[in-house]
Amino acid sequence: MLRYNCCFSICHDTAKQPSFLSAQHRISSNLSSDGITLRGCGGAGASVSSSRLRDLVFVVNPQGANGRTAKEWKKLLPYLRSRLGKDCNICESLTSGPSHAIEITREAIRDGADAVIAVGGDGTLHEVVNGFFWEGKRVGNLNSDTSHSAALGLIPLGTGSDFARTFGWKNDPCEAVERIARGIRSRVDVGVIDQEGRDLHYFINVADVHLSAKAGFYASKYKKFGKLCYVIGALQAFMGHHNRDMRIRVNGGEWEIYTQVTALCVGNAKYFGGGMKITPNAVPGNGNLEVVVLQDFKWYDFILKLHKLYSGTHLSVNNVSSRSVQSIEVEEISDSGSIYVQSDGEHLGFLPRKFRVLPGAIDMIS
Ligand SMILES: Nc1ncnc2c1ncn2[C@@H]1O[C@H](COP(=O)(O)OP(=O)(O)OP(=O)(O)O)[C@@H](O)[C@H]1O
Repeated sequence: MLRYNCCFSICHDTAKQPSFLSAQHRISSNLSSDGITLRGCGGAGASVSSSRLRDLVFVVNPQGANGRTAKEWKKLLPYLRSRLGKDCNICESLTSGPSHAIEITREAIRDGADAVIAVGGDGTLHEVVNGFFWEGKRVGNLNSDTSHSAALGLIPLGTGSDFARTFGWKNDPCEAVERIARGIRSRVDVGVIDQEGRDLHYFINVADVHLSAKAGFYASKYKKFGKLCYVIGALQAFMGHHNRDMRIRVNGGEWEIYTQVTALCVGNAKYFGGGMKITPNAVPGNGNLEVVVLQDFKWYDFILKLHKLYSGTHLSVNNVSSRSVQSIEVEEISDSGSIYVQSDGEHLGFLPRKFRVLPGAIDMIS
């Protein structure tokens, strides 16, 4: 039973009719000719061989950016319809609350969507990415062979929209529609969080441990203040903060002690916290994660070095180290139980044992 409202144009291929054709209303009414054509959406030079219109599912978080996402989406729809409707079936699905985007995405991929496009911020993107997986495996199209794989897309309309910054994408929805129209796919890596006894958890941007994660946790409570939420979150996080001794193990090697860790950040992409270039060497498609560890930072260090964190030049600062890894295991030595952890801004509530990379796990419309 689908738990989302989907607006979808009629699919030409009745044998593969997606179940979200039980749509309540429709954005695009274009019908496929069933002819073989070479096109990306919009026909702008993509080399996709297809006998049908592409099925695009837009997963929209109406509460993103304190409600701005819903307003921007409403304004964008006529343009989106005119730009993409000729070549694509367009399905709109609004999320009803946290984690709903995961379910929508899984359902859409199983039903044969060619692309699932997150419309909102990094939290929405994070949920859509998690929807690409189920029980440790990529979700597949139930009606098709394994060669058909859904792509991930993004219309960045969040408060921070940090993932988009790595690609130089702005919070400009029209620019994003053009990207989708071009339909060019590139493989991106995905980070995996492994914890015994729990489901695998995926991240596409940055996962981080301790002070930065605590700041992110508090920032999420002040999104109504826009980007100022990160400043408020950071100030609140400093209260009662203590650096902690940790043990880490990279790529299954020897355990190493890292004393007085302030924050440990595992980047698949470069930015978090509303534009802080925390893992400046991370490249989402290079098969590695960048781990940056800040040790023994005091509150005044952040004030003095903040500009370096934003510009990504902090790696030369004392007590900051960076390494490129395929996997990293982390343990707190004293086990204070007070460590915050977030994954693309989602608060995890436990310190996972292991972070690792899944190289080229998803095709991204870029
Ligand atoms: N209908 C909804 N009502 C309330 N919360 C929602 C709803 N749909 C999704 N969410 C939650 O809202 C969270 C934040 O959304 P999103 O990331 O899109 O916006 P943002 O926080 O403003 O942007 P950013 O993460 O880039 O700073 C998501 O993690 C998701 O769990």
